[in-house]
Amino acid sequence: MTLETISTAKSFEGTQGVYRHKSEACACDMTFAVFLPPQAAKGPVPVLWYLSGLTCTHQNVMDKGEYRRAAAELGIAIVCPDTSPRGETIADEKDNWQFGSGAGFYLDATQAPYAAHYRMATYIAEELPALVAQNFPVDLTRQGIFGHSMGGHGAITLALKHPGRFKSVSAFAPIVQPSTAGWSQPAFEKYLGPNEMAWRAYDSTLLIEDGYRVPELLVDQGTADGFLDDGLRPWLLEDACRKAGIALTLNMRDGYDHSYFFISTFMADHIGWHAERLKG
Ligand SMILES: N[C@@H](CCC(=O)N[C@@H](CS)C(=O)NCC(=O)O)C(=O)O
Repeated sequence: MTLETISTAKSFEGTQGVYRHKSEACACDMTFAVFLPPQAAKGPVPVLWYLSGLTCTHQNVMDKGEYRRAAAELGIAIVCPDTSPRGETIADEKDNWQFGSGAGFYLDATQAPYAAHYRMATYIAEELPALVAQNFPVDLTRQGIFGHSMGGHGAITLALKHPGRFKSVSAFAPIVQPSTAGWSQPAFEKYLGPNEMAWRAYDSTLLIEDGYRVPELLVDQGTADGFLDDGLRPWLLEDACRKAGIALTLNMRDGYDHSYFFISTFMADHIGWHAERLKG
């Protein structure tokens, strides 16, 4: 698996890089960002995966997430993947920001024509970790995962489905029940087909209902988030976690919206929370 370096820049004594590779899972070129803290010069460091939301590439959080100071201080690598396969020949709905390009929903599509490329679950869980481990000084026995909105959904579902892999999981404004939310249910139907049983495998609250567990979960959610009531609905996660005995810390942040102004405000809190759980 060869990796092409698109850019590197020194930042907070570490290195912010952007890389491209040919993905087998998604059958196209994929781009991702890696921040290596200064501690990586001395040996493998823990790694935190950040999954972005709808319409994003690897770049939104890299430009606006403000994660580097905390990651450098705490000695954690941050990997920021793209949110979908991309390319002129890849099935897409160009005018629909909730489906196709930028909206891979961290699942493996089963329906034609999407199944050929939209395989973000395998990409994030299998292919990218192997590639990152091969090319960067990271310690895969110390992994955490977090994300925003669609990426919060991705982080929580991946942590639930890979017990033991991630020592910590958190989210900013996650889509907690994508199989019923207006902005994700149509995508689930197109990617996974009309049988709603197949959707459960990619729905945090339903996975918890089906017995999947993480020991604990940190969620931050802005009260002025325009997507709160019909898209995000953290109370559904609260209910599922209470019934399952999962220790959920849900911080409702007064007046914050859905944007990177919100995410960047609480980014260092989340990285610190992960760092506590990723200690050697
Ligand atoms: N494009 C949508 C908004 C989509 C949106 O808010 N996306 C979030 C993730 S769900 C995001 O991070 N956008 C990119 C950014 O803010 O840089 C709209 O116009 O309403």
